[in-house]
Amino acid sequence: MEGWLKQSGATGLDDLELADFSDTGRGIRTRRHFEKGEKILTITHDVLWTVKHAYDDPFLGPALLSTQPPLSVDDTLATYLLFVRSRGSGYDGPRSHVAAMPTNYTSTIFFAEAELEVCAGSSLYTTTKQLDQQIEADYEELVVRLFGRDQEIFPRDKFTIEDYKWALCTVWSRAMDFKLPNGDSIRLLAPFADMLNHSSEVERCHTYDVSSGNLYVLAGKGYEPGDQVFINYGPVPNNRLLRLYGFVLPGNPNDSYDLVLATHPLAPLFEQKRKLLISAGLNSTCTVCLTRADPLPNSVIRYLRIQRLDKPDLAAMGPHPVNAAVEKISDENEVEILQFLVDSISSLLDSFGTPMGKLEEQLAEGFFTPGGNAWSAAHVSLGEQRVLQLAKKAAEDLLAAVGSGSGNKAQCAKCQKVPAQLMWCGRCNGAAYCGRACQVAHFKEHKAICERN
Ligand SMILES: C[S@@+](CC[C@H](N)C(=O)[O-])C[C@H]1O[C@@H](n2cnc3c(N)ncnc32)[C@H](O)[C@@H]1O
Repeated sequence: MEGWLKQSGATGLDDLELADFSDTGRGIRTRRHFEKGEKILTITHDVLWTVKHAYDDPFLGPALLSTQPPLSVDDTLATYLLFVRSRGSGYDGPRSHVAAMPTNYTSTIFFAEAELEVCAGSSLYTTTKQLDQQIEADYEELVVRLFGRDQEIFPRDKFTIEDYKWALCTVWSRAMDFKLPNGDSIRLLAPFADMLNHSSEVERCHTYDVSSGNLYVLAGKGYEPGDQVFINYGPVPNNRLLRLYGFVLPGNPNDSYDLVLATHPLAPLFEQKRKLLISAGLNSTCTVCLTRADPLPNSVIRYLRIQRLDKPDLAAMGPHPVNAAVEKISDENEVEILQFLVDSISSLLDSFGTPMGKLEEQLAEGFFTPGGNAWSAAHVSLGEQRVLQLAKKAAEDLLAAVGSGSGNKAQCAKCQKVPAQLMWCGRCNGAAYCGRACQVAHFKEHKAICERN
């Protein structure tokens, strides 16, 4: 693979080598000193795996082009990988890259039932079960739309569902994403650069240069000969790390819980509430990410305020309500939704197969083999339960504030504190803040609603 890359104009390979590390597995080691910020590696445009490269292939491209609507980015890249892997001749360079990729993965879609059960109750557990079904359905569809059409290009025995799952996991765990100046994004696989492991101790140091189409890796910190070189995959929580990359970081500060909020279409006043939810930047079914930094985002409260509206509340709002549920509707509504929230989070916590305390004990006692699937699942469950505990505490505090009367006053839309004086959004007058810092921090969330009002 290195010979092919050098021929294509890659630079930096002579100062780097593949090596096995006890904590991260295979990765890249430096052979010399690097200053932070120094360019370590260039992988040229020609050898990258992108959707465009797949479409430009003289055999695969026409088959992809005739498939309408086009495949998703991940399916295109997965198909491209399987196509190259299946070729008996030609494609020597890309095939040497595929040959260097792992043959199996530890994403949760490959977990045995007993391993997945360790995180029963977590959002990862649910997502994995849904994903299993989704992958099967997607594969069936791909067979009808593409794989089943041309045995020359898609030999059946090289495009099985197991092959498809391998290719998807390859894309999930090795692809890099970049935002382009025009607002589009690009997802690509870069040979050799995809051997770099993740560390949150380095800043993001891999870039895609739009003018050359090349991928660059800079030193995210100073390195001495023999050090492992890292890149940063981003602030990814353990549930996502395990699902996509097959590993976890114990005590991950980015841990989160994906809370699904849904209203049944047959629920009373559904249509009116759906419109209000949309005007508040939400949807009748939406997933809100609860994090350690923000365990109870405003969107959850706003959703529940709307969900709990009754006929008189809706009538009082008039025909064109603006700023739906930015503020509490009434004390009764607020107490109801907060109590409902506390109860719901408690039941979510009760539904975990193994409670937090027990998991902490098991992990401390070495009950799970460190690094194994069950151990990783235990860390995900622990991380999600910790976030839910924080969310429950935040809901209880808000409930207590409403009960004590301080909840009667308008709250800061970001931190939910009730300061002596609030400053209102000058544009829509629909959100109030305790200060400039909260207003700036809330801007991304507020922007969509502000522009609509
Ligand atoms: C982009 S690849 C990196 C190269 C990979 N180790 C290999 O041998 O091909 C991403 C995969 O590396 C592993 N990995 C990356 N960073 C890791 C870390 N900090 N701890 C454990 N495994 C890691 C995971 O298996 C992940 O799916």
